[in-house]
Amino acid sequence: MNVKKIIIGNDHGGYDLKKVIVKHLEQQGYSVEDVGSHSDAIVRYPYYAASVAHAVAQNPEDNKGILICSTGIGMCIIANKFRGIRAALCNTSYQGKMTSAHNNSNILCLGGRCIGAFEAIDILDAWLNTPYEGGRHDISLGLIGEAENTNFSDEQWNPDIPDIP
Ligand SMILES: O=C(CO)[C@H](O)[C@H](O)[C@H](O)COP(=O)(O)O
Repeated sequence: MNVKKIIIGNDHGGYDLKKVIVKHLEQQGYSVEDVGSHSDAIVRYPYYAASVAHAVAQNPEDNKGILICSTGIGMCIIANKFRGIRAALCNTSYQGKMTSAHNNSNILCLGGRCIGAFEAIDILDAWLNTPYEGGRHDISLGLIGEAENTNFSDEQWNPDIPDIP
C-alpha cells in the first residue's frame, strides 16, 4: 500500500457509513484521520469536504481522502474546487477501479443514503487496490491540470480538439 494516510470526512448523511469504512480501513492496516462529523446531528458538508481536500492537496504523494454525505455529490463538488484534487463519486466497484486506473483520483466520494455498506467496501477496496495506469491517461490529467490553472473570469479554456486517441 503506497498511501500513508487516509483522511475521511462526512456529514450527517454519511455518518453511519463512515463508521463502517473507518473500521474496515483500520482492519486493513491503514492509518486513518477522521475529521468528523462525529454524530448524526445535522451539519454542513462543505466544511468537511474542504478539510479533507485541503489535507490531501497539501500532501498528495502520501494522502488520500474519503468523503461521505447523503449522495456524495455535494462533497464531490466542493472537493474538486481544490487545486490538485481529483475527487470521484462512485456507486459501483467498476467505477472505483476505473477512477484509480484512469483518473488517478485522490478522493473517493460515497453516498451514505445511496449504497449499502458491503457495496461501499467493494468500491473502496477496488479504488485503493487498483494502480494508476499512466500512459495515455497522463495526457488527460495534464489537460485537467491546465484547466484548473486557467482563470475562467479572464479567459476561456476552449482548446481545439486534436485528432489523437
Ligand atoms: O448529500 C448531500 C449533499 O450532496 C448532503 O448529505 C446533504 O446534507 C443533503 O443535501 C441532505 O440534506 P438534509 O439536511 O439531510 O436534508
